[in-house]
Amino acid sequence: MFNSLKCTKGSFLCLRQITTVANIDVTTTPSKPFRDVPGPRALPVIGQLYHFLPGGLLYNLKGSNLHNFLYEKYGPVVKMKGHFGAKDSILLYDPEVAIQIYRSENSMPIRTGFFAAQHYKNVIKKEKGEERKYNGLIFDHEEKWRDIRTHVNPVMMQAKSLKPYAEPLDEIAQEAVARMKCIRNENNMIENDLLDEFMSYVLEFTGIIALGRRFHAFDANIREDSLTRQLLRNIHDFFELSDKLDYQPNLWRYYPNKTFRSAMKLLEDAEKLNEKLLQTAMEELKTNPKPEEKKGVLEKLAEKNKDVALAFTDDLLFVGVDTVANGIISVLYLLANNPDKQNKLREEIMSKESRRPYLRACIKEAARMRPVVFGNLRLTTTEYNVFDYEIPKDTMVMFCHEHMSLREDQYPQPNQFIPERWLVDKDHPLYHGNAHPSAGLHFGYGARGCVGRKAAEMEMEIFISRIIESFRLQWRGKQMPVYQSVANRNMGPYNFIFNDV
Ligand code: HEM
Repeated sequence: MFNSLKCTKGSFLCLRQITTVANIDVTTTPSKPFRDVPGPRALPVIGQLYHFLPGGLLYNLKGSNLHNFLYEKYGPVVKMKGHFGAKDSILLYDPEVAIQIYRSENSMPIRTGFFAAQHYKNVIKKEKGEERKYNGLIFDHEEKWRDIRTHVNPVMMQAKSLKPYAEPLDEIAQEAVARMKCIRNENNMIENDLLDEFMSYVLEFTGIIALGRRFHAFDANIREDSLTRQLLRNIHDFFELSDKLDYQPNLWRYYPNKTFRSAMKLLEDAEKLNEKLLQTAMEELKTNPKPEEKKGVLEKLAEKNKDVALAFTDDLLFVGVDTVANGIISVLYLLANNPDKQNKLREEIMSKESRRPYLRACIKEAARMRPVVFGNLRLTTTEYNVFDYEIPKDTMVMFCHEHMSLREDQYPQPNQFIPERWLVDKDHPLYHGNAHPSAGLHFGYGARGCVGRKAAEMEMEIFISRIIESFRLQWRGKQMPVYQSVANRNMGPYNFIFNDV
């Protein structure tokens, strides 16, 4: 039985039709096998790697440029062969087919990724007899994932559960701005690595939401061997090692090389540290009980189910800090390069109105242009007929939302920062609702969508408001590059000028 997702004309060249008329016909069997899905030619073991060498088809193509090339050359469905033991994957550039697959997945969709970390949690720990009941939302699947999600959704996905944190977060934002003023040089630029700097502010936000406590992450006197510094190092190293092992070609599936061993050590240390963090918080809570509204989400979870709380500590720290810090930098960068939009936003913030639609529109527009993650992954739980090609069950499909949301057929003037498109009426040519609803799913989709979305949006809104109220941002020099990996990373030099308002 196949889920058939195809253009009625049966050709992937009729793109406009594909995005509007693709349909599901579960009775149709595809006429073309998986091996015929178009994509760069592959060799045994090394897959398509040789195309990236000098003179190769994909040489020097990275990030968006690579995806533009693949889409133009092969169409909306492209096969990439796995190298060095990794699975083959499908890149999908069609929003209608994407939504059809998302919707056809069962009630427990599987999102793969973080393969080396999954290996540590599910293989190495099992061999040592140290397996935990739960590993976390980003590592667990099926029933285990559902158990955690059932507990976590009510504390993370409802705006009212997060509301009590707004005031303490705003205090942190004001302290962060004060620090930014202090560390500016004579040209009003910040010479520290801005991503690291912002990660320390976001860790502070996370401390409040997770445990109702401060980590003092940007306290000038904090010691290098402190728990806070170790947490920051772990978050940083987790992404760096995941990039090397999961994103770059690496032979770890054949033998445990040095990078792999470092990653396993990092995961072991991080688990111990996170466990200690939660343990200490729970002991403090016993001796000094807090009112419900002052408790962090981990404390609330731990009172109901300690195993879930422990697993979610890893989630919060591994994917809740770097993502928000990168998201904030993207918004600031686009505002610095669009002073008229920045002024308009400042007017809204200075008006002290509690509703800030323009701020929200700026954040959405930045997510469209410079999303924190390039796309969403699923391991299919059934087989599909996609444009008449067979896509078997257990295939890795990457829904390339960054590419979709930067396409002219979805958002007119896609490379212009136009927050207004999120605010104008239906009859306006820039109206965002003219794009396919799945073109810009930058927080994912459905049951497996980002559980931290509300927290992330709250942190971003509060911090960006304080920054725009305090600084007139400028950008000097070349564009800020993005490094595409397990998550997108804004790369330095961070040539912001933070002039006082
Ligand atoms: C701007 C910030 C963020 C962005 C753009 C973002 C984006 C995403 C995306 C695209 C996914 C995959 C969704 C899917 O596969 O359908 C995801 C999953 C997840 N995110 Fe976020 N995220 C952000 C911040 C956060 C924060 C602050 C937290 C923690 C509080 C968090 C925790 C998670 C978790 C635990 C998952 C896995 C959910 C599951 O599998 O059930 N994220 N996020």
